[in-house]
Amino acid sequence: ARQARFYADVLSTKDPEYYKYESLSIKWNSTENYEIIKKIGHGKYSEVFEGIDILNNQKIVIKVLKPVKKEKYKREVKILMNLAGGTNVIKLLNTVKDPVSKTPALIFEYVNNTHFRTLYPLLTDFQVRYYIFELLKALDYSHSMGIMHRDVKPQNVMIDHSQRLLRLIDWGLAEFYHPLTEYNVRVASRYFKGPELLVDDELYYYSLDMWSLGAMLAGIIFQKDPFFHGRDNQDQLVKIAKILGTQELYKYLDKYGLELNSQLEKMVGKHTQKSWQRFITPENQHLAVPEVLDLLNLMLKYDHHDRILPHEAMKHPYFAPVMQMWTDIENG
Ligand SMILES: CN1CCn2c1nc1c(Br)c(Br)c(Br)c(Br)c12
Ligand code: NA
Repeated sequence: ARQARFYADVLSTKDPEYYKYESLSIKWNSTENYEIIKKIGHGKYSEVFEGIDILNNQKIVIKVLKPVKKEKYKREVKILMNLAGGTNVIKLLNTVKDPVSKTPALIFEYVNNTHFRTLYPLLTDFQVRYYIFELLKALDYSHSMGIMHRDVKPQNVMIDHSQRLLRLIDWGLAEFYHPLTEYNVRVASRYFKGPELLVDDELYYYSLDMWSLGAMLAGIIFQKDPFFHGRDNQDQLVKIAKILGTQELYKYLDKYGLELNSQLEKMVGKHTQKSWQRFITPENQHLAVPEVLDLLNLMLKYDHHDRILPHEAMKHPYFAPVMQMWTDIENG
């Protein structure tokens, strides 16, 4: 069982041009309709600005791509185009090039984001359930379109709390899922890397995103940022093993004939599975409810094949109050 349990054959139902991003020829439009207001962030491969579309006076986000080989961003643009309009996926509005600097830039819809380190401590139990449900919708949608995000983390989840609006951004590490294909394990951000990446299991798939979401959820409900706080990629696995135990880790490794190098095996050692109770404090007990502890166990499985799927997770009792809310709204 080395291929995805669900949505494994999505790409075989699509026209090859859907995933053959190398042959994408991006139409670079003019930047004349856009003005930069202020810089709002920067990454390894881009600088991000808040801007304005002077034709409709709408705020936008301008992601100016640092000069890397164009192959680098053809994949991101193709994926953003494929997912445009998808539930809670950031919407790519335009691709532009500055006539002078010839620098390419992506124009996105604007989200009045509140930084997660400010927002998360303010969230009620229901609001955490609501936003995780919204994020599961984005993951189920992208997986249903044959795409894994591969960099799910709080920094890539934009939330406009006044509108209860969530968008998953930064599809720069996203990839098309082809069955039985070996992928680069140097993806995701350290604290959110799944065990499959840390033990060099290249035959991974969509369920990598579910691990990252589980690590993010644990950080929110236990108010521990990040929850699995490794010093480096090897220590990241040690931090996970100290909480989830080593018995299940070695069961996963043995199942797929994977091995840790001797240094890592020594560092990982032997650990029992800890109860989530040890992370509950008077400050976080209102979030660390029994249903979410049950859900965490289903998300944070070492074996990516066994992890709960987004559409299954949405039916978990933890989200019953959110489903009830939507039902009440539909019934008016
Ligand atoms: C670093 N920051 C802060 C806010 N923000 C950042 N990067 C963003 C990107 Br990319 C997009 Br697309 C959107 Br929409 C927003 Br909002 C973004
Ligand atoms: Na983005």
